[in-house]
Amino acid sequence: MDLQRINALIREVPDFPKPGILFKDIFPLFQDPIAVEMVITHIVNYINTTIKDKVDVIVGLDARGFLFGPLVAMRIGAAFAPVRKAGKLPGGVIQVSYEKEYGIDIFEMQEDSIKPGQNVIVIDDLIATGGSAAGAQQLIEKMHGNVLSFIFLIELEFLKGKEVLTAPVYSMIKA
Ligand SMILES: O=P(O)(O)OC[C@H]1O[C@H](OP(=O)(O)OP(=O)(O)O)[C@H](O)[C@@H]1O
Ligand SMILES: Nc1ncnc2[nH]cnc12
Repeated sequence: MDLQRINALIREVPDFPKPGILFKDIFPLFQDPIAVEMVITHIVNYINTTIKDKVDVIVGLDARGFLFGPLVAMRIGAAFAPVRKAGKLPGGVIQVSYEKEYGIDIFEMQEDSIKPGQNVIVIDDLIATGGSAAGAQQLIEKMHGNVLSFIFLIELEFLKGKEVLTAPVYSMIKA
């Protein structure tokens, strides 16, 4: 995979959304459909070669996880289930509050979106502190789902987000 091509399409924005945060903007990547295809194919290959269990559900995190999760789910023949910020999902929901690099928030999932015993992979654009991914893991485990792995396009290694997660973490780009 041409990592340089993908890296060049990630824009760094200092002091966004708060002073002191170096924001990684992934939207320039979506100006290049071939680069998007490369990212999805890379993630699918990772899953097919590394994850031995059958994957039932891909979970994507609101909002940038929705850019990758459904494309991967479709390619591997799994379901997709969203983790959303509070107040966006109809029907019965379960929720968790969590802290991320630049704030606190509440995540929700529809209470029947994961069936007990289902194998789940969580996909998002970026892991910073790991707070968001850990919140998602809590929701999945509340529904008795089994988190097989976390997959990210970018990992901000200096924030050690991996350490708050209890399933294997794979990231394509370490920054
Ligand atoms: O590892 P953490 O410190 O928890 O940070 C990572 C999370 O922060 C960003 O989402 P954000 O909440 O900004 O939402 P967005 O995708 O809607 O922009 C990013 O997409 C991850 O979900
Ligand atoms: N530095 C960062 N850039 C983009 N998204 C983020 N989410 C948390 N920290 C982030």
